[in-house]
Amino acid sequence: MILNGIGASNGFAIGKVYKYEPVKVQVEKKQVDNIQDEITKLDNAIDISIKELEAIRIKAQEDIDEKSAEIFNAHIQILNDPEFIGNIKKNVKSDSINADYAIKEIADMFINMFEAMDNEYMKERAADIKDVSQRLLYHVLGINNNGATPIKEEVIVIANDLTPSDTAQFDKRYIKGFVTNVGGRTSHAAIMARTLEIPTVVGTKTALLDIKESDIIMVDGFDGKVHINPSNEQIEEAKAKIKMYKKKQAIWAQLKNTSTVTMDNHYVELVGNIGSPEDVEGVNNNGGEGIGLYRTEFLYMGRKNLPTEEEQFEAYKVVLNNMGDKPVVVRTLDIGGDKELPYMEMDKEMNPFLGNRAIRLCLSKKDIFKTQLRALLRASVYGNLRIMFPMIATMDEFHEAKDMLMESKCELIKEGSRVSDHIEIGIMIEIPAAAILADQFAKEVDFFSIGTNDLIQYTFAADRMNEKVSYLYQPFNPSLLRLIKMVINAAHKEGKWVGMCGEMAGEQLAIPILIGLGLDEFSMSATSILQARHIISKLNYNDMVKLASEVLQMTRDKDVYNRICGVLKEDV
Ligand SMILES: C=C(OP(=O)(O)O)C(=O)O
Ligand SMILES: [Mg+2]
Repeated sequence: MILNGIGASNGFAIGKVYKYEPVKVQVEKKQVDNIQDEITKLDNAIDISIKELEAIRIKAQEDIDEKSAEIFNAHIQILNDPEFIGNIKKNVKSDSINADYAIKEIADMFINMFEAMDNEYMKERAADIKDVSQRLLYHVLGINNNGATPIKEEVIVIANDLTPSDTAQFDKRYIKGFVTNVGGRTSHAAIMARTLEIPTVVGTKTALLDIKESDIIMVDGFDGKVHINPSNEQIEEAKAKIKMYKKKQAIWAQLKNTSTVTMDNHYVELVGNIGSPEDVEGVNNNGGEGIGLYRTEFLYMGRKNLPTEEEQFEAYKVVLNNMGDKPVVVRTLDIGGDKELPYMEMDKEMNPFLGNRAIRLCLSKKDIFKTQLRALLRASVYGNLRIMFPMIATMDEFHEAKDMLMESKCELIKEGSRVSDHIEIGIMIEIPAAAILADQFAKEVDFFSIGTNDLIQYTFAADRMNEKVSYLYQPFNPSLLRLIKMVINAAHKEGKWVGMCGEMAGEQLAIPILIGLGLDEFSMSATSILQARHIISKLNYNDMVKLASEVLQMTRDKDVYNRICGVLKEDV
């Protein structure tokens, strides 16, 4: 059986299935009449959990190694620990409260205590208690959940959806592929999968239903297909495709240290998108000429509290240092939409992508924004920093953000800190209002970077996370191309440069049009850079200018798409 979805990260993976189906548990404090009932529930849950852990331990010993099996022994020990369990029981009895609340109370106390210790071993113990208490909670509440089982062997993860925090929490050593029911190519989990080079298919609609735990599956991240129990023939076909892809990669690799020019010497800048300082290596290894988008929000995820100014300063400094004098566009915090922070109170919104997101949230939580701006300014002396504000819709928002930046700069200088005088300040163009007013914005900013993931969702009013409307993700639609053209013309008129950091910039078929429209900078996943450079090296700029003006007059995305297919030669 073959499931069709959207190829979100290139590559093939064959392997066992891990169904990730976390159940969100809400624990509330309740007064109970029958304390003994709660104690019995707790004792039963401990018994079941220990039995489960024994089984996992034996499996880990057989399938993986002794060291992995040890982890589950540690978990069993926690469930036998008189201090841990004794305290839970004590709270149930003394406060006449429900067992689930007491578990959470005591687990949180131990977790916080261990996490605060400056000792890796103790921090791991906090993670163990988190896992065990989650397992215990599920059993006390009678919830059947396997999302709590940590992954300890190589698997392909199947999920309904993956949030960026889900994706971040997996141990990458064991993840061979991702398959989801929902989501599109531009969901943040898909973007993270590309950065991690993990083959991924999203939007299959029925993967969780159709794939069984006992199946072996093959993920084709190129064509967006998932083969359930593939035949030998299908596996051979995949191997041939991988071989072909590797050959192409070897050709592209020859361009690693060259600049990005068309056949007739039109130069553009090819840079990478990153989500963390660790991703810089990938950009450098793939011949990136800089960073065109550092999504700083990932610095705020996978933790319990906001990163301090010092922590942020260190992260930005590492990125700038490792890029030498190459430009680094750091985007200020873009939280909201599909990116939540568990520790930050955010109101439930009907339309989170249209809600309090990115610059809107930063301007409403000024202390958080200020901390980031100060950290960025302090780091600016370590490299070639460009600061970019996301989701700008109005000139007032830009002014307010820039004023705060300038105010922070003055403060820092007064405090005796050094700040670079050569920081370019730009905005993302991802809201149609800003694209339409680009001529005015161009007078005030140093650069634009077009965020097509959002610009497309807002132009077509189509949620980028919803596969039912994914047909409206139309980067080739002349309406979008005209918007892009408007932005580029407006910027060039004021002598400013325009980049693109949405996924469209790295799509092979979009590149010829974008060259023809006059885009100056292309920012993409590190793994797409060399292929893009190869494509550009085969194009003639003047021909692309003609091609772009031709497609701007077309009516449908399909017409443009078909026209472009004829332009790209087989060898790219
Ligand atoms: C690059 C973009 O920002 P993000 O994907 O992080 O929303 C975009 O919207 O195109
Ligand atoms: Mg965006």
